Amino acid sequence: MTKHIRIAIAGPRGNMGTEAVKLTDRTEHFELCAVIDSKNNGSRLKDIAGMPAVDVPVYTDINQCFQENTIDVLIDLTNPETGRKHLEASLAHGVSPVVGTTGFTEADIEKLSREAEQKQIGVVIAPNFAIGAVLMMKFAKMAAAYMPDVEIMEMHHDRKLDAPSGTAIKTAELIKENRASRRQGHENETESLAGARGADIDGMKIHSVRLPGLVAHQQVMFGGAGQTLTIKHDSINRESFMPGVQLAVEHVVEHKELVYGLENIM
Ligand SMILES: NC(=O)C1=CN([C@@H]2O[C@H](COP(=O)(O)OP(=O)(O)OC[C@H]3O[C@@H](n4cnc5c(N)ncnc54)[C@H](O)[C@@H]3O)[C@@H](O)[C@H]2O)C=CC1
Ligand SMILES: O=C(O)C1=N[C@H](C(=O)O)C[C@H](O)C1
Repeated sequence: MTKHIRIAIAGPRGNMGTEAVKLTDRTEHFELCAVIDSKNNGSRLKDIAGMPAVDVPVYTDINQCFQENTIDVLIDLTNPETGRKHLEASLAHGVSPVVGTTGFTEADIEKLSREAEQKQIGVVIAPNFAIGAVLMMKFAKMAAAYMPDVEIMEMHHDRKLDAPSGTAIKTAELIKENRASRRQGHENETESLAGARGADIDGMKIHSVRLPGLVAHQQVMFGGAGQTLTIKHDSINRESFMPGVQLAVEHVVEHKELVYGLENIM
């Protein structure tokens, strides 16, 4: 029998949060019990303009939400500052977090991993829930063993707060596991305009584009003598992320450690 999972969503009015509310509404074994918003404390979600007709309480204080409701999983889709507070509250209340929020540091993830292990609570942090994006990262990791010169171009909507994207950072981390550290480009190259060559992770350059009209896109471009290889993924809407969110929620209630990256549970 499929396990019934009681869920709270933080950031329900956001691009991703709204899709996550719809996911919980249409998934039989998911029950949305409450949402955590930056405002609207004490209202019902269905009474907020533009929200699906789902009748659950709205809290601005996550601790109060956890005290007044029995929650198995928190889905956090906010920003790193809020996400850090929500993770802390979740672990304190024995609630398993599924975190799509990007912008956490390596140090944040290491600290959370230790806490999850100590408390024996499942946590999933996934910089990208789109299955195609995870495949792009996996293929890029494979290619790096044969074509180690690589640059990453990530392109997003202009309301995105963090740069580079969580996906670009995770891609670089995976590539790093599969190639020797190297400095790319000309050994004497200079920038006459700061930032012209992009950000740098282990010699890999990352370029961030922000434009209205875009959703979430990334190209990983490899170069070798006389050839290039480009691996590209496009999310054309936020529904693309929901099968991954569902997978993470179903995984997190069955495990007792932190997983960073959907590729580890697919
Ligand atoms: N892992 C993945 O596959 C994906 C991750 N993201 C990440 O998810 C996060 C959210 O993205 P979007 O939905 O596009 O952003 P958004 O700006 O549309 O939504 C963020 C929501 O968080 C809410 N919020 C802010 N402070 C809050 C607080 N203290 N308590 C409760 N809610 C609060 C805001 O009111 C807003 O509704 C970002 O970090 C983004 O990078 C976005 C898309 C896919
Ligand atoms: O903010 C977004 O939109 C996205 N954020 C994630 C990231 O930073 O990688 C995932 C996806 O790219 C969409």
